Amino acid sequence: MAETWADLDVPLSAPVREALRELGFEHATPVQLATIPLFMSNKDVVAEAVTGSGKTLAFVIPLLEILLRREEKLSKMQIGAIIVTPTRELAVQIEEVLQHFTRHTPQFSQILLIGGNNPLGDIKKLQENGANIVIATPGRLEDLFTRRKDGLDLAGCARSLEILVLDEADRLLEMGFEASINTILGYLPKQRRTGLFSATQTQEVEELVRAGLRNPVHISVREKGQTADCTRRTPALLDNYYMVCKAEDKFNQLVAFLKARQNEKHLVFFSTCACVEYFGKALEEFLQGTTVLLLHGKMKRKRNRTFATFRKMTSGVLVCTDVMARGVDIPEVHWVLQFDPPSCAKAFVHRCGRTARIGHRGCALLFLMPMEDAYVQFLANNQKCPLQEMEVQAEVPDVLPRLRTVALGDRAMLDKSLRAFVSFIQAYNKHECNLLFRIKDLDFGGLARGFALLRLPWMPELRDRPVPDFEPEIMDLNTIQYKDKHRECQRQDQLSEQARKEEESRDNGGEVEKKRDLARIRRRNSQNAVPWSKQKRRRERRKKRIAKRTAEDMLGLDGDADLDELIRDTRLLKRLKRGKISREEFEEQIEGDVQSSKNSQ
Ligand SMILES: Nc1ncnc2c1ncn2[C@@H]1O[C@H](COP(=O)(O)OP(=O)(O)OP(=O)(O)O)[C@@H](O)[C@H]1O
Repeated sequence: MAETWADLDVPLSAPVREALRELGFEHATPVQLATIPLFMSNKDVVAEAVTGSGKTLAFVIPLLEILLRREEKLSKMQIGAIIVTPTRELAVQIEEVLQHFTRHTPQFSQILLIGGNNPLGDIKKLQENGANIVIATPGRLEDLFTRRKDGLDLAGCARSLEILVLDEADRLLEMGFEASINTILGYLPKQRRTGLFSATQTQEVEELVRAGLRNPVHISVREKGQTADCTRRTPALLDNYYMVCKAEDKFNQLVAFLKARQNEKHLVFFSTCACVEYFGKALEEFLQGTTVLLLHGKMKRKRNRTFATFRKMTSGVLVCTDVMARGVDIPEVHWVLQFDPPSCAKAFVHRCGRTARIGHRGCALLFLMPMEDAYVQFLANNQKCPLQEMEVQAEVPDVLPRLRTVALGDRAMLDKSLRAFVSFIQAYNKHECNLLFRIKDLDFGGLARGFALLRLPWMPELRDRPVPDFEPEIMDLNTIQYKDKHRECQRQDQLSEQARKEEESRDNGGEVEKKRDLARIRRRNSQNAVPWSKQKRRRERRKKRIAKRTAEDMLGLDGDADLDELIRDTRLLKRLKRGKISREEFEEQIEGDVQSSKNSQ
């Protein structure tokens, strides 16, 4: 019989029990049963349990119980607890879960400190309302701790801190967040309880020590039905598949797969933001009648709204990057599709874990190219993630010609396809398992066809690499216009400016040629007037001037007397060539210039 909250070794307070009743959570999950008593009894905990197993309440409940049990009540400006999590979406989600509880504990105020809005707004809120419980992303929290001006002393507020929670701790302790986390930890009192939570927990002792844990209790909750020796890192109710298909077939397979399941809800992971932008737009084209949403880390305003919208949908597709891989709790995701393998094996576990949560069934499918199939064994060994093979779908329609037509009709799609391809190759190069995912093994022609490219992009990885089996469009791609009239006008202006500059540089090239003519004319005319040594010095001076001028031209600096001289000489030569002035007049004026430039030196 599943354990009820009353079976916990420690009694829960009335407000917490009331909140659980409202949520309809009659039973505690295993990780909650294991963690809550320990965290409440002054222990530092390192908790690991599969995705979707209730880790959020495993720290929210003890956090509140500890604050409720304080002898000295927290004043408005005293921070009693801080929860740090890697992404805004996760912080928003945790704040919402916490609100279910703090509406029953009005004595505690909470605040969300995340990027994407003006930090001065956060400072104002903190100064006016204070905060007893902070939910934050690392960058913004670090910023607010380190700010001295603006009259905020967050470190002072945190002197009363009792609990620090690092959610998705292994991610927070990885490179990329290390500096922010170290800075934040430097501002916190050592006397506190610290809890680390993740489905792929760090076991590195030095990382635990760095996070300030003193003899922590390790909690590792295995999936039901798994014998002790056979650990499994994904939920028991997750059916996990992989499909091996050629680079040029992957998108066709994805479209056919989604078309066959349009009344369900799916997440589709890509490796880069540019791929999300491109293939997300492409899926909109082919999945008529299905809502396709895009979400990635480079989005500014729409990110929160898109996340909130998708959570409420009962069917549709969210095309995303790994910003959605960890922690986000989206009800009823039927399939998690990984169009590209993640950059690291742990991300694989988290991506799959967006489905099959808290006792629901779910399915995941990883697309692999033939030369990537060793990844299946790697996942089984390294991440304890056994995968079943799914055959490629037979006779799927080839949508790539239509995708190329979309790019032929809108330059924005052409740009997206090239950016997506370049970003994919660059991301591929940085894969953690670079022994399994090697650039040199990539079928560039098949990939280019699979991206429905009209031409190959200019990029270093292709510089000395022929791609004979890719047929570029045999048209001038410059004739492809943006559908967006404003953008097309801008492009036309840039093209005209570019043409003018090319004309000018051709003239300038002619200028240098003309200049040489001038020098020859001068030398001939003044052959006996200037001794050879002087001629040589003049040549040296002229070389230096042209070299200096070229540098300034390259630097785009305004011209100086020499440049003016070159321009004047050019004009004179043009007038000579057009017969506007005689050779004598020309040479007089040129000589005059030489004379005047000599005077000015
Ligand atoms: N005791 C419970 N009874 C029923 N449902 C619960 C219980 N605890 C949590 N849940 C629900 O289970 C879902 C998953 O919870 P949560 O997001 O905390 O999982 P998690 O372990 O943090 O997952 P991840 O590793 O992906 O972050 C949520 O929808 C949550 O509301």
